[in-house]
Amino acid sequence: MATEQVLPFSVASMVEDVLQKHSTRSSDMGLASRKAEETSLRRYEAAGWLRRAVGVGGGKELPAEPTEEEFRLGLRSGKILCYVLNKVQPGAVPKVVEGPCDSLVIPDGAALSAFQYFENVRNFLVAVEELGLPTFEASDLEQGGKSARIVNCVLAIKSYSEWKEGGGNGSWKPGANLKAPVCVKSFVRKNSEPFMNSFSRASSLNERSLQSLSGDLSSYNDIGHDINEAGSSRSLNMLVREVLSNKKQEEIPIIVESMLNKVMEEFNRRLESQNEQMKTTAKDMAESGPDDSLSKTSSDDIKVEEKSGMQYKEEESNDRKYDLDEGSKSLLLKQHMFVEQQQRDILELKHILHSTKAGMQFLQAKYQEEFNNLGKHLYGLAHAASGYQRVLEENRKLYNQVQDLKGNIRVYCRVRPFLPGQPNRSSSVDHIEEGNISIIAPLKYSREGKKSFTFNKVFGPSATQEEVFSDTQPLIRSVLDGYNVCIFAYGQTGSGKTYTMSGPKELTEEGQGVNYRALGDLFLLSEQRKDTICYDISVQMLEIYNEQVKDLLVSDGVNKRYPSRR
Ligand SMILES: Nc1ncnc2c1ncn2[C@@H]1O[C@H](COP(=O)(O)OP(=O)(O)OP(=O)(O)O)[C@@H](O)[C@H]1O
Repeated sequence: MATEQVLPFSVASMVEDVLQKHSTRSSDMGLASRKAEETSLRRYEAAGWLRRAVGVGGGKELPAEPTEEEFRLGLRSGKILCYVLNKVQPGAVPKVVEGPCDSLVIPDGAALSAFQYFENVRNFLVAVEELGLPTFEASDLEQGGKSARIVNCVLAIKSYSEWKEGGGNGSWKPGANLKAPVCVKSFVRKNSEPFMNSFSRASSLNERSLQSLSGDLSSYNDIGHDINEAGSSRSLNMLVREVLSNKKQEEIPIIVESMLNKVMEEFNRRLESQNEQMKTTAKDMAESGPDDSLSKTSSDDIKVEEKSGMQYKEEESNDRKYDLDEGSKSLLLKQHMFVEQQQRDILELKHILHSTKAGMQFLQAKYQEEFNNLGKHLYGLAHAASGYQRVLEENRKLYNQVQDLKGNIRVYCRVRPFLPGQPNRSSSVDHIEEGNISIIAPLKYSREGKKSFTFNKVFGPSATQEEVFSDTQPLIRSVLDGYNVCIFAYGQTGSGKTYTMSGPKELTEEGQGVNYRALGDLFLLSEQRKDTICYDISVQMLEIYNEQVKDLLVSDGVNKRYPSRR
């Protein structure tokens, strides 16, 4: 039947799956642990040999004693398998696709290059099949729990390698450690059976081994025909033996019947799903039009078949029919591989989407947490700022209270030094203290011959401009806190009023008087407070002389006279 011949899954592997499930359920714990131990040892042997074969550097992706998962992940890219096979049989895999990051073990489910995976593993499986060694399915490297078949395949290559190293006499026979020595044909490539090797390997050994297993398993022979497809009957045989080993004679028919029912159920289920897939693919292909490359490949295959058909001239009509079947089978197989590839890509995309979604959720949660923390910080800062403002206000009040206590009206006295060129007569100043000055006075005005005056402070002839301003400076801050302040100089002509308020004619930084220094402080303080308070500063200069007020800052050269009030 054509449907049976193009089954994309191995019927044997399916039967094995069902039996393994049954075996797992029914066998006792001792048997299971022995089996697990044996499986592990075989896996270690396979891994060790692979590591030795590719060298220590090349085998870094594969631990010496790997778990089943590590073993599968290490071989998933197909590179190690291809390297080893090429070493055993040079040129078996013409091209090995390198991965982008050789040093990393690709985690399960990670987005492996589909091309790399497909090319390496497929080429390896085709080459192994051409050598007549037991193979496995590409999907065994994708999902866990199927490493036994991969181990089997590796050990078969090992055995084959040893046979070759020993001279390669006669035909190769599988080694003793090979659990499923399925294919015992000689290593001659048969071009007339591309892709169909596994289906046409009708090994009488399989049937014989199954028949000899139990007389009650006669119905098993019907399936045995299909089991030949993948050639793992020996492991099936073992499994059946394990399942039945500890059962009573009368229980066996019931168990066998239940197993067969399960096998048939699984078989029908897989067949149905495959048929559905085929229908969908065929429909898609019909909608998208004929694929040139597939048609070309198909015709190429037909040509190959025609060539091989020359060997059977007497059955020309049968050959033609066979070629057509082969062509359509090859086409269907390619379609199936294409669909499988698409499904793998979709799975990868789903996985990427899932991990991206998880990443986004993680970032969202992190940002949310950071925002919350920021909010808390801001709240704390606002609280501290309001506290700071309160303290500042308090400080201002206290400061101005101190200025008030010092006196709202302060009077200072400054004694001008003798000017250069001035006749150096004796000074009338007798004595100067902190706030007192004694002046020598004629006897007619004072009995003691001197008079004392008290001020807030008295500055002697040697006092600098800076010292004079330092007593006035605190009042400038009061101006910016909203207090009215007036500073003026009073005295007779030539006593030094202009010098004290503005400075000498040749103005230097040290010579700057009260006006310049007060304005300097005003600008400095307003700059310091610019983030909280905005100040407007303006200057006006007036002269009051002979009861007339003049604006000294007008630019037209004529002093503007303010109208005097009468
Ligand atoms: N403390 C001082 N040190 C050195 N020189 C001074 C001092 N005070 C005043 N003088 C000098 O004395 C001279 C007279 O001073 P100033 O012009 O300031 O007097 P005034 O009181 O403004 O006079 P007027 O009322 O006529 O304007 C100037 O040459 C000035 O440089």
